[in-house]
Amino acid sequence: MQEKLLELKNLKTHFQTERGVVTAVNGVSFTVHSGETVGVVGESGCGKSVTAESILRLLDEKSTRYEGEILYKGKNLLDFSISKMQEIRGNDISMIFQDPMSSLNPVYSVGNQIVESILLHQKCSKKEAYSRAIEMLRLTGIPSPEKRVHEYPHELSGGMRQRVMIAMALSCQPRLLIADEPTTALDVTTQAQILDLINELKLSYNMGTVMITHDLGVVAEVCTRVVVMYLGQVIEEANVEMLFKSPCHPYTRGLLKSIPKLTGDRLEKLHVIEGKVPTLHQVPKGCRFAPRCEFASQKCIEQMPELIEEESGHKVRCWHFKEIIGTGEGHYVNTSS
Ligand SMILES: Nc1ncnc2c1ncn2[C@@H]1O[C@H](COP(=O)(O)OP(=O)(O)OP(=O)(O)O)[C@@H](O)[C@H]1O
Repeated sequence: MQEKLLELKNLKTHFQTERGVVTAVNGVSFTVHSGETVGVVGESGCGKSVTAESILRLLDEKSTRYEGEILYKGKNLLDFSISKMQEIRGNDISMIFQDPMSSLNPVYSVGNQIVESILLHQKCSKKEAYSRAIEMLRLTGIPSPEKRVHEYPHELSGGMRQRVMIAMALSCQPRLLIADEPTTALDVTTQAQILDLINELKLSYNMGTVMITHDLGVVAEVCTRVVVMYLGQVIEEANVEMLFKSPCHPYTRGLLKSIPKLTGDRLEKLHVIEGKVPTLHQVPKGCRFAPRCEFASQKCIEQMPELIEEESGHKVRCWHFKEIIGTGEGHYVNTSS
């Protein structure tokens, strides 16, 4: 049985803004075990990054208020002091971001930055940290790491920089990795290599991973479970096979239909979910997706549906999902091939 590493329980993240308080994450719950990759998906503005940043409490403490629980190995991170949180970051839980340039310091060599991160979290000599930095660069597939360790971020390609970020994030062997769109800025070949790398490292360290992405291709590639978010809420959660084969929520079905599909030698016209995610100042009263949903009824407009467990491990937040599944459009992508 794999260890339960992270458990979000009814997490809410509120921001104080000039126009009042907004709630970017609204009652999110999910669990990550060791050795598991949980994908968090949704369009831009659904609250994926705020969820990720809330886990590590990276948001400005003055204008942010959290509710609920963020349990890491059973302890609520929201009760931790700032210095205790600093110990957790990088040591137990690491994060990688979409743009490595924003996290790497341009004036230090990549080796120096990895060494600093190791020395910050582990008791070892500078020499040992340096050897470990080279070993991590080698592990992440950087050729001639003994030479590259002296280079500066601008001397490396985008893919190499992302590998350096991963090397840095994993240098202290965290139990949990949070990856926020780690491959979005990369070309498809490099993207595939980085995803393979994250998969391999997850297996060798038995690490739990939260993969934030808007790309369902990435989900199919690396995730075991998927949490679909819409306007700050979880609207569906399932294991990856279930989600791709029998999506229940109209939003998830829309996202899956918008994956390009090749039928014979013809590329099918892409499905588009009409409208866009509203701002946090215009949250609908009932189901948040209702204004964009082709199946919405008066009940959807007036009452918010709860997230219910439709079958073991498959949760959905929709008043009409049973009728919608009954339309026979259940099977989207064959994940078994
Ligand atoms: N500091 C903040 N103050 C107020 N609102 C914020 C703040 N940070 C994020 N938001 C709002 O929270 C909502 C969720 O943002 P978030 O960045 O989590 O979305 P996302 O799903 O990760 O999208 P993307 O893929 O574009 O990053 C958005 O409406 C955003 O404008």
